[in-house]
Amino acid sequence: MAEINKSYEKMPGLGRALGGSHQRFRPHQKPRNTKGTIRRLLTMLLQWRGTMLAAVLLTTLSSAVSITLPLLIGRAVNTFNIAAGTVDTAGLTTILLVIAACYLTAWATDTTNGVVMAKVTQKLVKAIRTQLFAKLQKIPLGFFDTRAHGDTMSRLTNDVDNISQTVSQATTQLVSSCLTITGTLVIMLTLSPVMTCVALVSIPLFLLLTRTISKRSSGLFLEQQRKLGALGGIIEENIVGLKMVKAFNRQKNVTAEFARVNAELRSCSAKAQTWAGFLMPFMNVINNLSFGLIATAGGVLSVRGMLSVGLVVSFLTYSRQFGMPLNSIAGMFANIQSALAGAERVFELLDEAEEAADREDVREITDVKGKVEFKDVTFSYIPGSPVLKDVSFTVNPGEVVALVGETGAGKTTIVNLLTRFYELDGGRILIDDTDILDISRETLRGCFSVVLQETFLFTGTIADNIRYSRPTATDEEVRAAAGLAHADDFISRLPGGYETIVTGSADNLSLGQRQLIAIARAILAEAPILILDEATSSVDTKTEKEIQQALLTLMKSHTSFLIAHRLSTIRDADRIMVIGGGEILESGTHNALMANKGAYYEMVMSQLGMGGGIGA
Ligand SMILES: Nc1ncnc2c1ncn2[C@@H]1O[C@H](COP(=O)(O)OP(=O)(O)OP(=O)(O)O)[C@@H](O)[C@H]1O
Repeated sequence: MAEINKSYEKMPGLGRALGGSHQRFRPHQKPRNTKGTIRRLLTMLLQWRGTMLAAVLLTTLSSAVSITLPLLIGRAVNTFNIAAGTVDTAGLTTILLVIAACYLTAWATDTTNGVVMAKVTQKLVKAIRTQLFAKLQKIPLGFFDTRAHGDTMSRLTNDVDNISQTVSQATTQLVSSCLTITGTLVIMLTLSPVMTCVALVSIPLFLLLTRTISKRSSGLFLEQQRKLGALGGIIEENIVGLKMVKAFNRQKNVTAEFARVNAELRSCSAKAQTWAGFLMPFMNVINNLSFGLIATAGGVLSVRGMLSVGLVVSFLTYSRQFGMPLNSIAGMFANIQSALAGAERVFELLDEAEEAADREDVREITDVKGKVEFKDVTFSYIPGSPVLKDVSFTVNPGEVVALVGETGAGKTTIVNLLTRFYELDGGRILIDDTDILDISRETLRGCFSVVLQETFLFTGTIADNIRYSRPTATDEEVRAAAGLAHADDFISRLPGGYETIVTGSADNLSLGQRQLIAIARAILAEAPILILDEATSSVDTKTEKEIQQALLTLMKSHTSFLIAHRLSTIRDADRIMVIGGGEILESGTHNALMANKGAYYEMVMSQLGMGGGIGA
């Protein structure tokens, strides 16, 4: 278990393996690409170029005001003639009014800018979330086999939040810093090129420092976001698997595991923050040293009569102003890095390969009869380990075919391929003589009423869950479907009836009841091919038989695939196919296969031995 726990981050989907699903190990380490990430964020922001332009103009105005203010303050001081003991009152008043107007303008522009940027940022975040969610719908199912849902959720929540918190602040700040630096530099050069060179001595130091620190901390921030994702995975899996945790008394272990990843998160967050935090104090030291250097150089130059004392003082003020934006960038450094790490994880998900698009000449198939043909189908989840090898069979419209075989034989895989949840390695699958690759995915999936092994109910009412397969169905149709699925009785007895709210885990219903709702949902779909994958495994045998009878009558003119371990439930199928070793071992009616005394006979006998009551 310790080994299992340690692999949460390496194989984030492991929790599902504990629940019985099958996983593929695919670590998703990618080189960090800060420049590319910034470029992509900016490209996205440029969707709102008009608003961004307004924000830049407002920032320019605000920066211009802040660059001008020291000059005005200097002028205000000059209205005092200290030697003569006089004040130019009119001049002072004008300048003070202009200064007040400048402050007012700065306030108005900054406030408006804040509002504008908040709107753009939220639009950006909404766009990213929408793209991410849409992407989730297009990513092949195999992607989710290898990742913890918590990590994917963390990308949609924590990472996106991280971007939103920083983008609005940082973009304005960066633009304003660039403008202030440029403006101040121009004024400084005008005042004294020599002194400007002295002031710029600190810049290479600043760049070196930022580069060194960013090299250290950016990796740590990415790690921090990954650990946050891993922690999300643990939380999600432990909530879903809470009963297992309690049943096997693993509370201490999972708490210890949580504490371990939490401690790792704390450690790398602390390291990342510490490294990022070094920048600000270092910057202060560099700025103060630079200030001292400017003062010394200015003093020397003024003693030699090359510069007036007043100019040195102005210069010192501007050199402070020059350092300020650098300091503010240093102050935001940690946030920016953390947001970039989040953005990188978001883009990583957005860049995941999507399900192969439908071919251009795909067809919409209507009026499906239900003929299903597998022709030399080969498939593997993991390259090199084929699950199905050259499997061929034909099922005629209206035929009821049962797929049986040992656990892990490949029965569900046949369903997965038929519904095109996964793509074939070789061979073809045809429905009504048309290759499924030539059928649009939407109409293809509309061909099936599927009840999968893992019943999933969405948060909502029972009626909504049944109606999920056909949203336009009336209440009567929903009830009729529930009636056929033998679900109407228990639903009607619930205090809330069809309006009872169920959740994803639907713990307020028994497993069998959930299966009945799923069957009602499949019946309501009224699709031409019915697939029941262990659909009634949690229902009592009597009800199971009744449901099957009802379904088979309903589906009389259509094709049905039944997968069941309880062989008693499939003996009336038109054909039973035994899957094993990636192949179809035998195929025929119950009686024919029993007479054959092959794999099916063995299975029946072993179930009889266990009291399966199949009635050979
Ligand atoms: N998503 C997956 N990734 C990797 N391997 C998988 C995946 N799903 C199934 N497999 C593997 O493919 C094989 C066939 O699995 P499948 O689910 O089709 O078996 P099954 O016959 O339906 O079993 P069961 O009776 O337990 O439902 C198994 O060996 C399984 O480990």
